Amino acid sequence: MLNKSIMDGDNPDLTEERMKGAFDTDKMAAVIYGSEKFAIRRREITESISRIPQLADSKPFSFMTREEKISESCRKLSVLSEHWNQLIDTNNEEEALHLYREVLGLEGHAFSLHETMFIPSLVAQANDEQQEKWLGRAKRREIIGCYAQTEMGHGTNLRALETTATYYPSTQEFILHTPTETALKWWPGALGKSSNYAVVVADLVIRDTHYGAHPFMVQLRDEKTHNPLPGITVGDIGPKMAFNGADNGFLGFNQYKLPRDHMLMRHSRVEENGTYTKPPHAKIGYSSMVKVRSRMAMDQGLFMVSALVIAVRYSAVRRQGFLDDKSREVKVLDYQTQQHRLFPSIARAYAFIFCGFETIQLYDQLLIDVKNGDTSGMSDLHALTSGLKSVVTHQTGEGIEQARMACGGHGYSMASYISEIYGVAIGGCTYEGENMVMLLQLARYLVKSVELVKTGKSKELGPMMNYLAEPDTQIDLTSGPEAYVKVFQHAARRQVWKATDKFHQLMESGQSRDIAWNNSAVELTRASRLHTRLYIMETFIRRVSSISDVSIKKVLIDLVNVHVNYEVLDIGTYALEHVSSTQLDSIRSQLYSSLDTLRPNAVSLIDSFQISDMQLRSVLGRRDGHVYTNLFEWAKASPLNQTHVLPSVNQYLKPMMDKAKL
Ligand SMILES: CCCCC/C=C\C/C=C\C/C=C\C/C=C\C/C=C\CCCCC(=O)SCCNC(=O)CCNC(=O)[C@H](O)C(C)(C)COP(=O)(O)OP(=O)(O)OC[C@H]1O[C@@H](n2cnc3c(N)ncnc32)[C@H](O)[C@@H]1OP(=O)(O)O
Ligand SMILES: Cc1cc2nc3c(=O)[nH]c(=O)nc-3n(C[C@H](O)[C@H](O)[C@H](O)COP(=O)(O)OP(=O)(O)OC[C@H]3O[C@@H](n4cnc5c(N)ncnc54)[C@H](O)[C@@H]3O)c2cc1C
Repeated sequence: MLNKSIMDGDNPDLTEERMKGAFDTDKMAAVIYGSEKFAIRRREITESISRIPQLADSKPFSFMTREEKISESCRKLSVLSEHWNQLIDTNNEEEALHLYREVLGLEGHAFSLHETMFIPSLVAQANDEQQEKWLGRAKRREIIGCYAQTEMGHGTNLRALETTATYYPSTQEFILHTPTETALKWWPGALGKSSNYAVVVADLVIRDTHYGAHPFMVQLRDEKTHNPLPGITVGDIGPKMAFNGADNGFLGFNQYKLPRDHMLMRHSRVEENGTYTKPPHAKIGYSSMVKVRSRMAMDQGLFMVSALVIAVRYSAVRRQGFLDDKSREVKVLDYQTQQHRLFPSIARAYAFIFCGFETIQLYDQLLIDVKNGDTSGMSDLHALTSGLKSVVTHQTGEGIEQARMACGGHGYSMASYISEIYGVAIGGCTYEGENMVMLLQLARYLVKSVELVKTGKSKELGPMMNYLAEPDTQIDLTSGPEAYVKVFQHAARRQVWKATDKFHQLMESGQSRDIAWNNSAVELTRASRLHTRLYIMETFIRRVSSISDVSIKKVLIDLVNVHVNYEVLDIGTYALEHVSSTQLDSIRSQLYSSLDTLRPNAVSLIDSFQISDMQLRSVLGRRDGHVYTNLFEWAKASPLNQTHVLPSVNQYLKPMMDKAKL
């Protein structure tokens, strides 16, 4: 069986789609998840979870209040604590993330930041003695931690953080203090009610000198009572657009004393007498952010996939309207507009995940290099992940919203669950650096690269920047996907140079560097987007080229074709400077035929992600495809339907109507 999702009793329309698939979905899962071993482990973990009934949702998330969501996730975490070792290799981050996604979903929980930022901060920033003291406890989950950096008044501009950590050699202590309301830490996930420790980022002050943002390990709550310690004000910031299973919080310090060895001292140090040793790279303290950014292409790709699993399966069972055959309505997936809405996003999701694998590996390597004293790779990875997180989160948001609309009215219902996926995913445009700001970080690197070329130092260009020094050449669009890469290279190069020239000219005209930068900023962000999209396209093609299995490679080439045609058309205004409008018309025709070619494999391509019904939490997107029965059952379970007459009818509507009758 090529599509391993085929089951007796499933909706025949979905079974028909799965029969059409031309490749083995288990083999595709191995490509998606980086190895056959991990793809198998994912399935095993999912299977093991299903054998522990206490790990099942006690009711649909959509019917839970915020308090119920928080309580439910804590309940499951306590059940999980009995089963960690039996379910996963606890040293394997990907296995742990899969387990969290399955059991806890995407709406957040008490450990949301513990694994993703608290432990990574200790790993990257704590010295050996500090790791000895805290890392084991954190890994065993004896303590719960979060990452408290953003303040009410400042998230982006870390140099303006107001929370101070002032060192006093006389007592060998820091005093943490929140001098104003705007200095309150505001937003950190799992801070409000769950965490008893935090890595707090504060401005280090020694003898009136401000050394800027540094990380500190801070105990927030009593380990026995969980009450906030004296000098600490902590709480939940209230409901959000989504992610309401998490207690994003606020935190204030009132002259809170912290022993000297609680500053994380792997890279910078404060000696007993107050002597400060600066880190080997000024931004080394920002590593936890780079770690999360390096994960985001993968995580956002998976968010988009979840929405696409729902929309593609639904589109294969939803019948509406007619094409040739007037005796039976067609599956809406057969409409070209539906394919155009969904298939380019499938391609992007695959591309994002392949990019994610690369950046996760780059971060892991960087961590090793930095431990060995080599910080030379930091700027490259910072630039790459700044651009990537921005493009990927934005396009994921677009893709999920299109998936919702592709499900018509039912997409708008919480039964689809797409609105929650959207709400959580779209947060990525803001967290880990607001997208515009991060595009501008990449732009700094691009401008510097052009300056290297201009001054005859092209040999010093960083990885992936060589194309900036190359001349424009003729593009032969019949030569395959590489020709489309060339179009992107031309467009990105032109835009990067144009934005840099504008910036330089404004400075030459007398504007200060910062004002000239601001007046070039829109052009600079466009340059960053094009550069990043070029990287995504190149990575996608490179990864597909490396595949040896013929049937897998064939369908992925079909997907690459959808991608390259769609992407070039999507940057039409830039591409037009390098290809003619007649060539664009021919790309358009190729896009439509590539959608046709992909159509029979659409369901298998999204089934290959092997996202379980439990993880998907969508009534509309369930594997069995019995959409209408499932939808009706779900609606009947709504709390509003547990009684025929609501108290509010008796209290308000009925008296109102009765009065009107008099
Ligand atoms: C994503 C997590 C997924 C987890 C998955 C877990 C489970 C899966 C299950 C389900 C999923 C469920 C839910 C997921 C949903 C919710 C999310 C959960 C967690 C979210 C976590 C969010 C946490 C946060 O947001 S933490 C706070 C983040 N804050 C920021 O990012 C602040 C942004 N600001 C900055 O980074 C900096 O201020 C700055 C903009 C970079 C500027 O810094 P500054 O010091 O002012 O420097 P300047 O601009 O002057 O540049 C000088 C120089 O330095 C270079 N530089 C800057 N940064 C770096 C760096 N990091 N490395 C190297 N070099 C750097 C810069 O380029 C300049 O160089 P040059 O002078 O031009 O050469
Ligand atoms: C779901 C979620 C989870 C979060 N989790 C955490 C967490 O665990 N820990 C934590 O510490 N923080 C967390 N945050 C906070 C988050 O990191 C910040 O909100 C984020 O970095 C953006 O900063 P800001 O809110 O200050 O935005 P602002 O910087 O105020 O952005 C407002 C606008 O100003 C623009 N802008 C700002 N500066 C510039 C500039 N220099 N150039 C051009 N435009 C600019 C932005 O582009 C944006 O349009 C979380 C946020 C969210 C939404």
